[in-house]
Amino acid sequence: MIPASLKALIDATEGQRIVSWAGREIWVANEIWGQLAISLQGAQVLHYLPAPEDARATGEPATINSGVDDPLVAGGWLWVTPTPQEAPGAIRGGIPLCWPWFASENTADESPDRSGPMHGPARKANWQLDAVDEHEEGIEVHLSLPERLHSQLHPRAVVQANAQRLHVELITEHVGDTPIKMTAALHSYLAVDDVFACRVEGLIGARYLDKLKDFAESEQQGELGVRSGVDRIYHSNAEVTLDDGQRRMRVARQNSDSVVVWNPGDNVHPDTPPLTARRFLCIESANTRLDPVWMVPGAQHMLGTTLSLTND
Ligand SMILES: O=P(O)(O)OC[C@H]1O[C@@H](O)[C@H](O)[C@@H](O)[C@@H]1O
Repeated sequence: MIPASLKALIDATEGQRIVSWAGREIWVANEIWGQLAISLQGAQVLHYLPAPEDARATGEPATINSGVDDPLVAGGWLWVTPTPQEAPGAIRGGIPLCWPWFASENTADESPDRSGPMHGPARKANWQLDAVDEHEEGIEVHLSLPERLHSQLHPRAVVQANAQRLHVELITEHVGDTPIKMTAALHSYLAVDDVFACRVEGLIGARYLDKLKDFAESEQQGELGVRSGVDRIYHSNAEVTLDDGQRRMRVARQNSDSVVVWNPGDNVHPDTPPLTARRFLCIESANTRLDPVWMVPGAQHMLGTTLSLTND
C-alpha cells in the first residue's frame, strides 16, 4: 500500500532504474518475479510486490482516498505514507533501518550526552548502491554508507527479493578497537486491511515491555489481537504470523531476540493522514534494551528479517 505517484513510477519501469520521488532517489525494479523499490535515503525498502500478485492485488489496485492529493494504492506488502516529510526528514513507511540504536536506547551514540536522534542517524543518511546481482528467480541488492556515521561501527544492507519472499539484512562491522553496545531495528511497516482487526500469532507466553505503560513488564496471554494503539517490545526469538483477515504473513527474524509491535492508534504523527494509519502494523526485527549486541573489535553482526505469505 504505497502512494499512487510512487506506484505509477514503478509500473512504468521495465527492468531497473533510479527515479526521483518525494525529493529522493529511489531505485526501482519491475521484473518477471515482481516489483521492488528502495530509497537510497536510508537504504529503505519502500515496496515489494511478488508476481503473480496475491489475491488482494489482482485486477486494478484498489485506491484508498486518504484525503490528500496522492492516494494510497493497495497491492504490495508494505505501507508508505502519502505525505512524507521533506528530505532530509525520514520517510515513514517501508522498512526503515534504525541504526546504531533503536528508539532512544542510544548506547552507541558518540555525543557526550547521548542525545542522538530517535532510531539513530542511518535512516536519514544517503546510502549508495554498491551492486545488484540478478538471477532468474530474483535479485540481490547491496547498499552501503559512503559517509562515516560512527567512528567504529560501519553498516551495510542486503536486500533479496523473489516471487516468494523479501529478505533484508543489516550488517554491522566493528572496525575500531573498543567494545560498543549497540541496538538496532528493521522497522517494517506491514500493509494491512485494518490494523484493529489484526492478530499477531506466535507470542503466547512471551514477556514484553509495554511502552504505553511506562515500560511495564507483562506476559502475553493468548494471541495478540490489536484493537487500539500498541507499542510493545517482546522478548522472543519466535517467528510470528500477522493475520489481517485477508492474508497471513510470516515474519521471520535472524539474530533478533526482540520483536517490536507498534501502531500509533489515535496518536498519529503529522506526516501520517489519520485514516491511513489504520492500514499498517509495524512488526520489527530488533535488538533492543532486552537483547543489546556487544560489538567487539573485528566482530560482525547481522540483523535480518524475512517476509513470506503462508496458508498455515
Ligand atoms: O516516529 P518514529 O521516530 O519513526 O518512531 C515510531 C515508533 O517506532 C517504534 O519502533 C517505537 O516503539 C515507537 O515508540 C515509536 O513511536
